[in-house]
Amino acid sequence: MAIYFSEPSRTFNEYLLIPNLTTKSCIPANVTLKAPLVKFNKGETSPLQVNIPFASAIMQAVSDNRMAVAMAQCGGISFIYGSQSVRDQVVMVKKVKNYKAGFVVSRCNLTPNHTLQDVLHLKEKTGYSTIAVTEDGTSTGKLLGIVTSRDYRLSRDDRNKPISEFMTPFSELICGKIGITLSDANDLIWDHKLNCLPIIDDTQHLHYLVFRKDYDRNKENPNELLDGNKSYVVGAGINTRDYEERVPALVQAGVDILCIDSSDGYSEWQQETISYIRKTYGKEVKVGGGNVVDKEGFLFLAEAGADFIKVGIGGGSICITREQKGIGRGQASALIDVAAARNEYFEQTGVYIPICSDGGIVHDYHITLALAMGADFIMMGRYFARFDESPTRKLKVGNNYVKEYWAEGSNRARNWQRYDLGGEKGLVFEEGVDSYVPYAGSLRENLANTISKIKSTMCSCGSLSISEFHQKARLTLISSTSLVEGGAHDVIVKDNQLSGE
Ligand SMILES: NC(=O)C1=CN([C@@H]2O[C@H](COP(=O)(O)OP(=O)(O)OC[C@H]3O[C@@H](n4cnc5c(N)ncnc54)[C@H](O)[C@@H]3O)[C@@H](O)[C@H]2O)C=CC1
Ligand SMILES: O=c1[nH]c(=O)c2[nH+]cn([C@@H]3O[C@H](COP(=O)(O)O)[C@@H](O)[C@H]3O)c2[nH]1
Ligand SMILES: [K+]
Repeated sequence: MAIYFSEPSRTFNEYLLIPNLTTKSCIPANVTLKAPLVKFNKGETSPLQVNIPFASAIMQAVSDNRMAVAMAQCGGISFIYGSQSVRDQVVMVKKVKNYKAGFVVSRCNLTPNHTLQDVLHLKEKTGYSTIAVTEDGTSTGKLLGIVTSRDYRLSRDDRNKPISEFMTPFSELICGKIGITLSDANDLIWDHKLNCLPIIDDTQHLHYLVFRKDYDRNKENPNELLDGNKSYVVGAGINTRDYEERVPALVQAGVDILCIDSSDGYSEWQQETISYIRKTYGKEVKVGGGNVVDKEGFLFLAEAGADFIKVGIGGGSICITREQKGIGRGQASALIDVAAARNEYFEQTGVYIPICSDGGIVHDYHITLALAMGADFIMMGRYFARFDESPTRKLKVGNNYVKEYWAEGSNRARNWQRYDLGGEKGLVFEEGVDSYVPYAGSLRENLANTISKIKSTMCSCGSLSISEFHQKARLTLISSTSLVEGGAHDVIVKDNQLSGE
């Protein structure tokens, strides 16, 4: 006979936190949101951690290299979508790993034989006014000089004048040597009142330019998530089919962590995928599995060797899996169950496996609830899709700006296979929708707002860290009538300021 769960499937909306004692030292400035990404032994710390417990979803409409850089700058992590060819995904991972905060590869380059006219053309085309003059006109050629707007006078100078006659020649340039730290580069910039510092090697070849303004931006990212080489940390989604090809290519590109991307992680496909990674790379390559929604699924992936386990089936904003396939579980119930299994597993084995709550976050406080319920970090799609940094188009619909957001199980996302892998012609059925989300501005500003709410609630609950919050949080189920009490009620609200996030 079928087995019935005694409890109904519950969602975040059905829970609230009960405050604990807030001591005087329990202030938002003292709260840390650092969280483990991969498993670790009792008494040790996780070898890979995030500074804020946020991951952007493994989706075409959310996580490309641009989002990944922005996320790492804020202290979180992106998993670059796997629903693209191995080659394209590798290019994205490399772009993140090669992104040197503050060090930029010169975008405008000419040779000394080009003319003032060429300078003006390039400036017009790119919008940049600093031009590197190299022997071969490439961004890595031998550096012979620099041209900026201060080097010519349009009212007087002949447009056919060669650059060699008006550039600041190499002999008069202040340069940094490759390997210099950003802060030393900045000292040179200040000491010599420069706007731009070229970074060269022993053979005078150009590697980077450091601009005064970029250094300031770098200082704005105190939380940024860097690896041992000071490159941004980045993850990537993989699947249970082409892993023998995809995983080595991603590892070669320098990816920091992988995640098997599937609606259903309780499968021999995932076991085989993880086992391939362990056989090939031992513990060195980190891989998460999922998604699961109960203890059995968790234990299966824990035994298979997953470094973290992702929780959630059908709760995403664009998901129609529950309607299409009839599988899934309320996200809160799934998380509570898996967190209990994780804790039990930790007690029995001394191995702590982080869990990630994936999908279904509607309000900022849902993130806080997910953390309270035992999640180590939170994966979101809709939340991030709304920002400037997401890869999709921004459009005006009626009077509002929106951004496109489509599900990975939609025809739109799955189409890539038709062209790149020669896969099946079409989908039997779709498991997600193509949609718009309201445009919300920049990632940085929105995250700051969300984080301040989370920290404030954690203080109300007497917790200075996520692990303390896991121990101390007290939650209550709410009735449908108290749900009404929770919003503005029995008043006429003047505008809609109270109804949004
Ligand atoms: N979190 C969620 O609730 C959901 C997420 N999604 C997203 O949609 C995308 C597609 O998800 P899925 O359809 O679950 O993809 P999937 O590739 O994991 O599974 C699709 C089907 O292929 C089978 N399969 C997997 N590996 C195989 C192999 N090596 N050989 C033969 N058959 C194999 C699976 O059993 C399943 O029937 C993912 O990005 C996923 O995250 C889709 C639905 C729900
Ligand atoms: O049922 C589904 N059909 C789909 O086609 C689909 N695509 C993505 N996802 C999952 O949704 C998560 C993002 O959810 P949110 O937008 O709510 O943050 C993601 O992180 C995924 O887990 C899907 N679920
Ligand atoms: K299954």
